[in-house]
Amino acid sequence: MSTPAAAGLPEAVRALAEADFGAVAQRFRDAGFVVALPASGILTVRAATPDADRPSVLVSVGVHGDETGPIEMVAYLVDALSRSASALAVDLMLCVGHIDAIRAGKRFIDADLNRMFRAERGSLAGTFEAGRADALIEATRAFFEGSGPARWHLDLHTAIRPSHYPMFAIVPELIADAAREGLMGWLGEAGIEAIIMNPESAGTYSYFTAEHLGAASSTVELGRVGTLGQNDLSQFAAASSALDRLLRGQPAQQATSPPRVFATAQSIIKLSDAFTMRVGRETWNFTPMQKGEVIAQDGATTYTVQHDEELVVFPNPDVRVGLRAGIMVVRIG
Ligand SMILES: O=C(O)CCC(=O)N[C@@H](CCC(=O)O)C(=O)O
Ligand SMILES: [Zn+2]
Repeated sequence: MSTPAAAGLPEAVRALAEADFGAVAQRFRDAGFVVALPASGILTVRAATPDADRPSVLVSVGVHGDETGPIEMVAYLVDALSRSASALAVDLMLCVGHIDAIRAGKRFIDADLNRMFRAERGSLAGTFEAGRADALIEATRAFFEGSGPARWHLDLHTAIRPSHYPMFAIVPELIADAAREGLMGWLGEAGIEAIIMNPESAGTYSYFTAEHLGAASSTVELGRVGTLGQNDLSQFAAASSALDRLLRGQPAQQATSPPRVFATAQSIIKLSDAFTMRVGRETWNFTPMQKGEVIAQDGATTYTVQHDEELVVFPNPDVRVGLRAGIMVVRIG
């Protein structure tokens, strides 16, 4: 049923935002694909004849309900692809992460879904989002297990605050070299300006698929949060054509300028309710800080800049205790 928020939206956007896959699913079915809806918000489209050489690609959007730009971008892309369905050259899983939060226009209802993709959930265990995370994990395992070795997961987000690099990505370090090279090439082609190498799980969806399901995964930040139906789609031109190219199995394009690469210097974890951050909530992502500057204080723990310069990303003192309140990065490439 259509929600008030969906009123007046173009049909393709309304359908994806409400995870109404009916028309798209039918077009792929008509073209001979095996189509399934393993859980609410999830569509899988597989070749009728299993083929270990065929890549498997998971595209997720709306894991945070107010990050609407990628929903619009993917809505148009998948709608168009389904109209020439036989061009699909991969096994595809399309996932609308948090339908309730999208409907509410909020990042989450109770707690951050993108911290629940791990066995140990602590205080997040009893939250509204925990059951949704379980459903996503089960469907994602089923999709990748038994598929060939070429596995991709692009988890499309947008950032809360402005960024010196509006298009950036977080890539788990543990992805095997060859797959990581392909992924980073794709990110460049998609117009990503900066890549952060992440050495540890914060419970995110993309780290989960990389660590447990062998996918070349990335959280991709495409601009900033916005209202569904009002995003400037021109900013997604490169990302959209790179994704379209990937799904159609067309040759990779060279990035016009390769992304800068950053290592994670330290993760800032909120240890208690005494946590305070010295950087303001509106601090832009990738704002530089100098050696010795205090980043945050938490009781007896003081987080300070360790390298000559570290850049702050995702500073957010409002997260729950136990969760990441920011990342400090250093440029390595
Ligand atoms: O802008 C922000 O503070 C958050 C934007 C966002 O949702 N980012 C992801 C990054 C996930 C990762 O580290 O791979 C998140 O915080 O969940
Ligand atoms: Zn997000």
